[in-house]
Amino acid sequence: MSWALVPAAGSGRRFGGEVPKQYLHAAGKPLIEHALDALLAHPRIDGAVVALAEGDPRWPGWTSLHGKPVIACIGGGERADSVLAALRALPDGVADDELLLVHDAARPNLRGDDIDRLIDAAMICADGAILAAPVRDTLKRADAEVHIAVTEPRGGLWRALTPQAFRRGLLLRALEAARATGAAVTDEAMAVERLGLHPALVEGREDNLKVTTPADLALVEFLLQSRLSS
Ligand SMILES: Nc1ccn([C@@H]2O[C@H](COP(=O)(O)OP(=O)(O)OP(=O)(O)O)[C@@H](O)[C@H]2O)c(=O)n1
Ligand SMILES: C[C@](O)(CO)[C@H](O)COP(=O)(O)O
Repeated sequence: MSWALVPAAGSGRRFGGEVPKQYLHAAGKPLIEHALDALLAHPRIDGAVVALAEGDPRWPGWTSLHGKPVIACIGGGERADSVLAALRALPDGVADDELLLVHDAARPNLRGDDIDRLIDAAMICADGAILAAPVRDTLKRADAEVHIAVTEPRGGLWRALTPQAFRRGLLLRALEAARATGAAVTDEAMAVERLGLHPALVEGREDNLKVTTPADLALVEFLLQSRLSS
C-alpha cells in the first residue's frame, strides 16, 4: 500500500491574486480538494499528509476523506522543504519500503488509471517512477532579447508531472541529501537522480496539468466540468 504527500504551502506568486491557487475553485471545489479526492478515492492509497503554509487560514481542517486519514503539517520555504516536512509527519508504522506518492495540490485533474500505472511501475523499479509526458512541441532557447537563439533537440525529452512515487526510505535519503548540500530540486525525481539513480518515466495524461497561471485555471475548469457531465 502507499501514502500520498501533498505539498500545498505555496503562495501562487505566478498566478497572482490574494488567494493561494490551491484554494481557488474549479467545478465547484477548491483545487486541493480535487487533488485529495483523486488520491484518496484510489484503493491503493491509505492516507495523505498535506503540507500547509504556516497559519493557513483556508485549510478546511479535514482529518479524513473517503474514510482515510488526512494529516496536516507545516510546509517550508521551497516545495522540497514542504515535501520533506510531509514525509516527516507520516504516522508511525509506515515502513521504509512503503511507496509514497508526492502530488501537487495544484494538479486537480489526476485520474485513477494514471495512479494505478504509476504504482505498478514504482513497485517494479526500485529507483521509483514518475508520471511524465513526452515533449511534442519544437523547443526554442531564447537569447537576451527573447529571440530564438537555437532550437533544442527534443528527442528523449519528457515533461515531469506528479504524482512521483518513491519508497519512503529512498525519498527521505534523497531529500535530506539535497537539503544538506543546498541543492535546489524542483521535483522529487531530481533529488533521487542526484543519488545516481534513474527513476522510471510513466506516460501520464497531458490533461493532468498544474495550475500556475490564470489561463491554466480556465482550462482546468473546462476539463473538470467535462468530467462531471460525462
Ligand atoms: N514552499 C512551497 C512551494 C510550493 N508548494 C506547493 O508545491 C506545488 C507546486 O508548486 P508551484 O506550482 O510552484 O506553487 P507555488 O509555489 O504556489 O507557485 P509560485 O511558484 O507561482 O509561487 C503547489 O501545490 C504548491 O502549493 C509547497 O508546498 N511549498
Ligand atoms: C513537481 C513539478 O510539478 C513537476 O513538473 C514541478 O517541478 C513543480 O514546479 P513548481 O515551479 O514548484 O510549480
